[in-house]
Amino acid sequence: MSESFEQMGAILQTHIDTDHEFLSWLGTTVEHVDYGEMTMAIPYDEKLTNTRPGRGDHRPDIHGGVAATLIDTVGGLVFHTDFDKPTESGAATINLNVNYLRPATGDLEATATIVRAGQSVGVSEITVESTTPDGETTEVATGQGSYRLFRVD
Ligand SMILES: CC(C)(COP(=O)(O)OP(=O)(O)OC[C@H]1O[C@@H](n2cnc3c(N)ncnc32)[C@H](O)[C@@H]1OP(=O)(O)O)[C@@H](O)C(=O)NCCC(=O)NCCSC(=O)Cc1ccccc1
Repeated sequence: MSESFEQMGAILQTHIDTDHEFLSWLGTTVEHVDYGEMTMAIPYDEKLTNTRPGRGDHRPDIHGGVAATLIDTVGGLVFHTDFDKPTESGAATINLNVNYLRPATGDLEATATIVRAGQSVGVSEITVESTTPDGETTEVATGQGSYRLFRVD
């Protein structure tokens, strides 16, 4: 990871922690930034899970909206790696698609890659993995988003 992308990750993390009530409440972290790719994570928390009476001592799975939020967020923020002026430019979600592959019963980590970054519209693909406390990592969701890009050049 180059120094400027490392710095971008630190700036995004500060923005989340200090300015963004929802993402900071979810415990969202920026894990990795490089040109055209970004990884973000949300830790497992009971407050985010589906409670299903009669499931015995099964660890409850995380509500799908949390993975969708992570997909939406990292899928949009990844375009900052393509902006000439990343702090002044922005992205807004136009359309989002999520396929849930398996229940997520551990921490979520999503990696977005840019499929196409045009002048005003971008498309990204996102993969979400979940790691349980005993260290098992599985792919739990995939997504694709399209975003209106507000470039300041
Ligand atoms: C903007 C557009 C997609 C239409 O596009 P065009 O027909 O090309 O529109 P036009 O060029 O005429 O633009 C004018 C309008 O654009 C707006 N705007 C301007 N600058 C910015 C900016 N920097 N950021 C955002 N919006 C900006 C402003 O309202 C302005 O209206 P005004 O000039 O005040 O009258 C519209 O359908 C829309 O806003 N949809 C709702 C989208 C939505 O709410 N998605 C969910 C939220 S994203 C999320 O939660 C996840 C996430 C996290 C992190 C990162 C990424 C994602």
